[in-house]
Amino acid sequence: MSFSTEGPSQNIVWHEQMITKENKRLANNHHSVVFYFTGLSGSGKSTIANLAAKQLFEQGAQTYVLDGDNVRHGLNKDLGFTEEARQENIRRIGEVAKLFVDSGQIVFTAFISPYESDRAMVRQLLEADEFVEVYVACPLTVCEERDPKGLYRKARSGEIANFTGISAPYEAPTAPDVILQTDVYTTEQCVQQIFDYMKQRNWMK
Ligand SMILES: Nc1ncnc2c1ncn2[C@@H]1O[C@H](COP(=O)(O)OS(=O)(=O)O)[C@@H](OP(=O)(O)O)[C@H]1O
Ligand SMILES: Nc1ncnc2c1ncn2[C@@H]1O[C@H](COP(=O)(O)OP(=O)(O)O)[C@@H](O)[C@H]1O
Repeated sequence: MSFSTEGPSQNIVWHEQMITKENKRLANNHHSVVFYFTGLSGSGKSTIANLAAKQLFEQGAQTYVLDGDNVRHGLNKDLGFTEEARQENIRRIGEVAKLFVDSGQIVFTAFISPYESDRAMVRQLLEADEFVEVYVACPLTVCEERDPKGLYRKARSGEIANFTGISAPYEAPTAPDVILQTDVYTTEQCVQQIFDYMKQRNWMK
């Protein structure tokens, strides 16, 4: 997937910004980091990400939610759901998330991100203390029962191809930093687990 007939950009020089990431973290009075949610459609990524971001925002933190459905309405509206398109989707998201971290924000990403290699690529883009992989774990049967957007029904009837969990793979994380079992714990309990993790890392008072 290439958008240039001349190959990669050349003659470009990195400019250091006058206001550094550290300056912004000090001004915000908190660390900046990506909570990288991954999980099946309907597992609860958006619900938990939005609630966690809202509660942090109410405490004065700078937060942003990058959500699969929303980003695919704009920046990534040219991408579908083949393995290659998902890879490009995640590559762009990783770069955008990195910019948000640079801007001092606590970012919650809510993408299915089904491939381990793509998640590893995003981890590589960031510093070790800027990427937290959050596995939003929920059995396919429960996600399918929830079916909040009616997509599983469409996938089962063949109306949607390459649907994760039905006709496309989901590679569960092998060593996530946090596991949220949304079929066992409530949304509030899952959000609390994120906050407990932040406290443990000294990122939250
Ligand atoms: N074929 C197929 N497979 C999976 N999901 C599909 C598909 N077609 C549309 N949708 C809707 O798109 C949302 C997933 O987009 P993502 O950008 O998160 O996907 S990925 O990370 O590139 O795999 C996903 O959102 P969530 O339900 O919030 O996960 C769906 O609403
Ligand atoms: N513990 C939980 N955490 C998150 N969502 C839950 C939980 N229990 C039930 N749900 C419900 O599951 C659905 C998850 O949908 P959504 O957040 O859009 O998932 P995703 O973003 O992973 O596709 C919502 O209808 C939500 O109310």
